[in-house]
Amino acid sequence: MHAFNLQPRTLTQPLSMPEWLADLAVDALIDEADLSPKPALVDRRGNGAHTDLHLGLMHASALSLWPAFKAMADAAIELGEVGLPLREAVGCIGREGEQVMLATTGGVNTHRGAIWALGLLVTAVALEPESCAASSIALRAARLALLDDRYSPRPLSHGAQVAQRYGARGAREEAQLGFPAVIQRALPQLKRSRAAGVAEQNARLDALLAIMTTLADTCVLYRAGETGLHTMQLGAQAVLDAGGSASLAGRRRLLELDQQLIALNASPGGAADLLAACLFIDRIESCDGIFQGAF
Ligand SMILES: CC(C)(COP(=O)(O)OP(=O)(O)OC[C@H]1O[C@@H](n2cnc3c(N)ncnc32)[C@H](O[C@H]2O[C@H](COP(=O)(O)OP(=O)(O)OP(=O)(O)O)[C@@H](O)[C@H]2O)[C@@H]1O)[C@@H](O)C(=O)NCCC(=O)NCCS
Ligand SMILES: Nc1ncnc2[nH]cnc12
Repeated sequence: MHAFNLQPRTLTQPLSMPEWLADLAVDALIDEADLSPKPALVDRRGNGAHTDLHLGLMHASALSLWPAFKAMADAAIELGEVGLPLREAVGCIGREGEQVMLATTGGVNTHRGAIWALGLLVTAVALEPESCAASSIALRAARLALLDDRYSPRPLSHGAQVAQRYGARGAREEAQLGFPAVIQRALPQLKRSRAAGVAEQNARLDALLAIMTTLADTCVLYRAGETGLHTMQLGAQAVLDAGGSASLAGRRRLLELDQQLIALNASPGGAADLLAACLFIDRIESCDGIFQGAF
């Protein structure tokens, strides 16, 4: 499973649904990485609070995950329903995807949370492509996430450590609750900002900020404790209150937040993954109808 094994394709060759979903998932990851200026995250300006990440690595990592997303959609079609066989198949593909990601990045964790979130969402769409309202996709993904994968190792991950220390809800719980940061925060903000006439890149930044206002981002907690988390949440709210990323006052607040988070070594990697999840669902919703009988 490797991105460089991808076959070139002619324009007349239609994509299968799993291929199309894998394309959308990888696109969402690349759009997230490119979006700038994101507070303390890797973007077109630089590496944010990271010493081991850069934009080229984020792109290579995203591309390396294409076969895993396609395989998850294939598994959904083959197994056909939310249940333990699908949960365990997707868990196995996700773990293999992580290994490919680590081989691609030389051992750096670029997209662990994104494999989890987007993997569940890709699977949920492939299961019932005719039922693609955001809330329906998130609900199916949550039902899958609630099933216990017997083969999933439970290492003392960064997320598990801060869950113990602060009682924080991490990536697993976010999915099991049906992605509230995406469904209740990011997507509504994305639509509000677009409706207000804000340019697309700023609408996406506003969606990221909306996630950051409430998310218990375990990356931030691990690196910068509760001080880091409060700085992220209050700072993101301050940008939105000042008029969002497209306003001059909002931009000033965004720059302040960027500097504060970098000073604290706090990187909102979980929020970035959920923005990619938001962009994926947004794209699926906007393609509603294309699915009907297309594959
Ligand atoms: C269920 C799993 C996601 C495992 O979760 P757990 O919390 O145990 O594990 P972590 O290793 O901590 O990974 C969770 C990643 O999820 C992102 N995240 C953080 N907070 C949230 C949140 N509240 N909601 C949603 N998502 C969140 C985050 O990913 C991003 O951060 C990565 C960098 O993180 P980290 O490794 O801590 O890196 P640094 O701080 O930079 O490390 P140092 O440099 O300091 O060493 C970045 O890559 C983003 O992706 C968390 O990292 C799941 O992974 C799992 O169970 N997998 C098993 C396979 C499976 O079942 N797959 C199913 C496929 S659908
Ligand atoms: N843009 C980004 N910068 C740092 N960590 C991330 N994890 C996911 N996207 C990221």
